[in-house]
Amino acid sequence: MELKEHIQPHAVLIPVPLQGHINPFTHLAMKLASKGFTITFVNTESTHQRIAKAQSLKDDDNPFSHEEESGLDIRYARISDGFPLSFDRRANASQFMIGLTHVFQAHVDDFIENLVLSKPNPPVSCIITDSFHVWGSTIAKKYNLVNVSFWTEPATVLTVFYNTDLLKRNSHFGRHDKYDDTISYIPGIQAIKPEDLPSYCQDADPNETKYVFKCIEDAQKADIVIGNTVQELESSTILALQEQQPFYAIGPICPTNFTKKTISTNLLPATDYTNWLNNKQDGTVLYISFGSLVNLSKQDILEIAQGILISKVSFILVLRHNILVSGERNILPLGFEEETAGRGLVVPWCSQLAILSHPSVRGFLTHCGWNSILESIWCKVPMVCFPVSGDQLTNRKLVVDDWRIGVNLCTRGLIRREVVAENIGKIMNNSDESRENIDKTKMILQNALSDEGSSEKNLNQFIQDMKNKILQKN
Ligand SMILES: O=c1ccn([C@@H]2O[C@H](COP(=O)(O)OP(=O)(O)O[C@H]3O[C@H](CO)[C@@H](O)[C@H](O)[C@H]3O)[C@@H](O)[C@H]2O)c(=O)[nH]1
Repeated sequence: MELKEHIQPHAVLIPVPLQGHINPFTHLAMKLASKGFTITFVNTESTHQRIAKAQSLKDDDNPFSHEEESGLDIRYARISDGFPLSFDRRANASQFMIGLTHVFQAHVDDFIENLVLSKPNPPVSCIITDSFHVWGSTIAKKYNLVNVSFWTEPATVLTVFYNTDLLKRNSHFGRHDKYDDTISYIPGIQAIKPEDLPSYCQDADPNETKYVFKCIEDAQKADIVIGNTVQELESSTILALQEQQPFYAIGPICPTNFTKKTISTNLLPATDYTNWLNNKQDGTVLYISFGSLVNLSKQDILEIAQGILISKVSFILVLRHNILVSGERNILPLGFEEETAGRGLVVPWCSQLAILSHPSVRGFLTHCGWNSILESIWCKVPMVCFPVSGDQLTNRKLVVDDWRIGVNLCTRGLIRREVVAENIGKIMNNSDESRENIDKTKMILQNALSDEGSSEKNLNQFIQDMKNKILQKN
């Protein structure tokens, strides 16, 4: 009989092909490999081509080669997402989403079948899919694999999704006229306002909403869910989730040691701005970025830019070339770059962690993507919150109302330049409690990762649980 201790798990990891998902998946791969797992990491061919182009890799280079050399068993594979490489996935997002629902699964199925037939050593025992895929349970069942779902957002958001029936019963789902209510009936969530629910519970695009809830339905069938969060940050919510399904908080899953060279997962070329930052005084620079995905309106960008001008702060502003749906690039107020020359930089992409961890950076105006929030806490940089969609609305509540490590720019209304300047001032001039609180919150994250910390213990517990499940399947 095989003993649990002798099992060497081989997990296939498949992220959603978006920057905010590839990043935590990559670091999860390294975490698990350093615990003795064999990992097969699967990128779509299109993602691989973008990474290779952004980082001047050769087509057949393995982005994990440095990790492999240091003894981690991380194998790398590329599969088609079902669309030709020339297809513009971003401009045709709805079509792409339909493809991810119906066609991608066939490519994954084909890949796993061939992998299993090739009899790798050790044999594949588990699949860790992004909770934003719709097919994890089907594939796991077909190949008798342990089905692990990786949730890349806070536990609070998953809990809300798991309780949409309650929201519907109380007429708080979709468009309604009860925005003044406080919702206090979701298990594990003491109180949340309707406007702080993820946009998929409010007024998001119906096709996107349908996709998200199809994913959630599938995630509920997983043997185990692992979350990029920390027990102490969301303890009551996590306890409530654990009543429904094995859930392990193992975060933060992001680079935490900046002295060590780490794998780059950028899909866009990232210039290093350290020299520019070195010429700025400590604690004087505001970093502004809206992540890799959301679109903003031209009006919002103009008001934010005007707010920056009024505040007179030094800054790095990331404006992706596709930040507007129209793709228009000439979007800053006339004379903005001349007026801010020397004190400001506008860039299309950067290495965010290199900026956040620089001593000159004091504040982060963010769209509240979950990775950005964790990275900002890790670097002890308080936030000015400008959530746009999805989980970001709920993430803002956690940052501003619950943990008090940031201020609000606005809650999905029109933003005004004076309010932008005022809130930048609060964060940059230390005139609120967020600096003190973020030091404490960073400690929570750091402790969680220590040998006796909750995330380390949860990770070990997850591995034991998984090995038991592998044994049961053999
Ligand atoms: O110039 C930049 C801007 C961003 N980043 C990195 O890109 C990632 C962005 O992730 P995130 O902050 O989570 O934002 P999104 O790209 O918008 O992520 C999507 O995925 C997240 C995780 O599921 C969700 O929380 C978000 O709402 C969703 O939009 C982070 O690791 C950043 O460090 C860079 O390296 N350079």
